[in-house]
Amino acid sequence: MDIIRLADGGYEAKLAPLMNRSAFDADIDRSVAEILAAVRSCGDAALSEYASRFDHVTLTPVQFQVTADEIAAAAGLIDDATRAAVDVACRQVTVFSRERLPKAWQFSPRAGVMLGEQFAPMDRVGCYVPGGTAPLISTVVHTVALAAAAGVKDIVVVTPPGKDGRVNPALLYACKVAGATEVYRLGGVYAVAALAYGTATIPKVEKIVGPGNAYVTAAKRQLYGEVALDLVAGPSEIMIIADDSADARYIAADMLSQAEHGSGREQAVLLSTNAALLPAVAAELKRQSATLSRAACVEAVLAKGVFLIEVADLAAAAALASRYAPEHLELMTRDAEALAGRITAAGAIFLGPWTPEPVGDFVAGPSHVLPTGGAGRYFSGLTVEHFFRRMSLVRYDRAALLAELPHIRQFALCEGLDAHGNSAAIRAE
Ligand SMILES: NC(=O)c1ccc[n+]([C@@H]2O[C@H](COP(=O)([O-])OP(=O)(O)OC[C@H]3O[C@@H](n4cnc5c(N)ncnc54)[C@H](O)[C@@H]3O)[C@@H](O)[C@H]2O)c1
Ligand SMILES: N[C@H](CO)Cc1c[nH]c[nH+]1
Ligand SMILES: [Zn+2]
Repeated sequence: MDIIRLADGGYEAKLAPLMNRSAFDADIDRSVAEILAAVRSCGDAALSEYASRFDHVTLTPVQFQVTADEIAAAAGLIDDATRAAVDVACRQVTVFSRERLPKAWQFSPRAGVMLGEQFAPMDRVGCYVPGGTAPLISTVVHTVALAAAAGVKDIVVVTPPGKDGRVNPALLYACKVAGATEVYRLGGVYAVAALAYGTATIPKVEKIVGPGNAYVTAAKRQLYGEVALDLVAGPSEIMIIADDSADARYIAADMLSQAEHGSGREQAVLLSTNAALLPAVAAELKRQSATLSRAACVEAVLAKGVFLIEVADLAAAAALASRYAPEHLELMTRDAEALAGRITAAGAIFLGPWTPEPVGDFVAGPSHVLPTGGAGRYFSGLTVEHFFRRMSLVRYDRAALLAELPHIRQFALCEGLDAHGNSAAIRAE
């Protein structure tokens, strides 16, 4: 956990370990490709084999799907506080999604022409819910509730089973409340493959959404085109920009919140204009991490995924943050709103000292499925719009068609496509 002072020079070299966090890993890609090919050719038999190899459970195909009885019983297996947390998160995520439902629209840009768009929800989507190191109950809410708000008919959840072959009951309760229509106790690459290709027991989906570890993320990348996908949502990241108004205890706590996710590839980065804050945060990270139950996960990230950086000013911090494009960016500065306006790439921005990142993970409203590994420069987080098909609408009247006929003919001529030209010209006869 070195402290990096950019003012001392060697800017690019010092930032390399932070910036070079490409999602590509040749070994992972190779083993993922093998698993995908096996599921494609052997279907359910491959799923049973991989469930045993990676998740240490024996499952026959009839056991893949969690039964309706098991889902119904889940509510009785958890306490009131857990039910309330799931209910509140689901309500608040749904409110946010409904607020931004896409609506059909049209306008007339020139006489005799109407242009617009209409939307229709997808019919069948798959939501990947991580469960390798922790059952991510909230991820059910942050994927399924969006699909439900969009009006998707079949909402399929896949998630790794526990060692006893069961799915966490709170996660099942969340599936019911959020609106999942099928749940499969299958995880990792092989579950994503099943959703993409379909098997005898699991009908293929149109789109796969949701986060996962480096294997799940690589699988999604390789399946692009076979199925629609959302974004690269891999190992969690947090970056915090802090000035001398920030509290070292809060900063360390928030950095650890993402370090504990457990894949070992998480990152937590502090950019501060206040030199004194950096050693104070380093001490707090050590002190607080010792009290956490997932100390081993956190240790791995503290060893190579934590960066404490002194920056010259907030403008430099904003520029560096926008280049890094963190999944989560916290602004613990005096005028957080003004600083937010200078950020051009981040999955989600959390403003002020009373907005710790976990409010976004759990209850705030926008989905916590966000781009990682620098993908925030070209992807944005999951929204309800991801669950719609968008169709453009075009209508010309005769006069408008005749007015543009010369240009249509000219394009057809240039492209050597006579029939294109004729289809417009025939209407002028
Ligand atoms: N970016 C986001 O929006 C977001 C949201 C939530 C979680 N996350 C991240 O998701 C990740 C969840 O990871 P996880 O591991 O806990 O759960 P996971 O469900 O993503 O992965 C577990 C599965 O990985 C597979 N696997 C493990 N080792 C493998 C190997 N050697 N080869 C092939 N497959 C293998 C297994 O099938 C296992 O079931 C964390 O890194 C977390 O930070 C990201
Ligand atoms: N921080 C994760 C997104 O990177 C979401 C999550 C789920 N549960 C806890 N956290
Ligand atoms: Zn989290």
